[in-house]
Amino acid sequence: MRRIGIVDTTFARYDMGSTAEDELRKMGTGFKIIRRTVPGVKDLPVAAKKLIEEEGCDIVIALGMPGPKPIDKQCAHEASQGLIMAQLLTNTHIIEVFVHEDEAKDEKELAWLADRRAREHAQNAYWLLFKPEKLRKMAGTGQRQGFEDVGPIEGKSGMRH
Ligand SMILES: Cc1nc2c(=O)[nH]c(=O)nc-2n(C[C@H](O)[C@H](O)[C@H](O)CO)c1C
Repeated sequence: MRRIGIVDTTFARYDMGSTAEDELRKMGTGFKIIRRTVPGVKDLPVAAKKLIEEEGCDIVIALGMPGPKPIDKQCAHEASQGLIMAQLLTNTHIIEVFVHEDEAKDEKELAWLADRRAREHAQNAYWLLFKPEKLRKMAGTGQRQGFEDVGPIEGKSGMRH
């Protein structure tokens, strides 16, 4: 049975891990979910790598909420680099789901955004693992996770493959 890892943080102000788990369970069956929680975003890379190498996860969803201060942004950037490194070291996708606290105008919108982004990236992870052709069909369509999709722009060729 395929295994999907979910790792989230206690720093986050919304339970994005449980949201991602709920969305995955709506998507289908035939996989096992393995959950871990770490203090903050910089702790996500090693937790994700351990989920892949020690728990046999085929894909991992890593969720975190960088705060609004410059030091938080720096931490988030460092965490991102760690997540990319962990992906390259393990040859396995780790879907980074970061919701920056200052992306939303108030707490209500932040909760809505965290929920939507966690769900839409859980769908991406499911499709990457089980239905890659679904993503292939969505190539170049301006998808966004959380806020509205921006849609495609017209090109010279008008080709769609
Ligand atoms: C400054 C800071 N900002 C954030 C943040 O915005 N979001 C977050 O999830 N974690 C933050 N942390 C904590 C670090 O990611 C990490 O948990 C600690 O440095 C312990 O390794 C720190 C230290």
